[in-house]
Amino acid sequence: MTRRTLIAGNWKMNMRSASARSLAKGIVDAVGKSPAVEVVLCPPAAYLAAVADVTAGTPVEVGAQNLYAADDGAFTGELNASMLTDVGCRFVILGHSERRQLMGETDADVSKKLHAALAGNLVPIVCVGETLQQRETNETEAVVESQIRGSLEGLDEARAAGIVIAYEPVWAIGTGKVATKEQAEAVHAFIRDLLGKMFTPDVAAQIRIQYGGSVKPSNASELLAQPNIDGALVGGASLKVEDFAGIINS
Ligand SMILES: O=C[C@H](O)COP(=O)(O)O
Repeated sequence: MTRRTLIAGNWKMNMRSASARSLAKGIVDAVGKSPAVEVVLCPPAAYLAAVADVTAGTPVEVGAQNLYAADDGAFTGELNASMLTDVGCRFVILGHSERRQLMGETDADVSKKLHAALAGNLVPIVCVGETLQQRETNETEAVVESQIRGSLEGLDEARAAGIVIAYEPVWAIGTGKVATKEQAEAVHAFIRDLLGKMFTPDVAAQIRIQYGGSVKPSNASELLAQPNIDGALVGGASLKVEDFAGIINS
């Protein structure tokens, strides 16, 4: 089963309209017309339309960092899947550890968002990962399994193949402490095996599993060479054309 490598840049809460356009333009130029990998930019919601304007007609795609799982209505400050596709999104990041920790998002919340994303024709990138304390107490697999089972609650086989999982150990996010290729591959293989039990081995073989956490041009190629690592969800290094292009080309 060939899974196309997916490199996504999570800009988090950074950039302004001019710098967002300029970064997107730089990446579009660096990627060219037929990149070997799939490239997605996930700017803050305020700049989704501007970035989609720059990437229109190019292979670079756009993703949001969150959505609200409801149709139009009285939900002040929120954006639903239909609005995101309307401004050019194809992907949406769900359950990022920053949202789980800072906004109290639960697996049940992520599951609702997952179903809303799929119903709205968005590809969900579902984030999971353990804290340092959980790793040190050998809870990594139990935590990741619980997050995946909870976040994918109610997902059927037919739709499962189209989702993306991002394994992001919390201790590696923005810390410069990248998981070794062996540590990352071990968890990715565990996730693939788990997905095989939840769905079927054939479906599990189609699901892309990204690694995230201090990915840089210098460590991307060894991570991406692992059999179960199908891409990267990149934070800090997605904010500079040179760094992000270095990861894309690695
Ligand atoms: O979504 C991206 C991750 O949180 C990784 O961030 P980072 O590359 O800055 O460690």
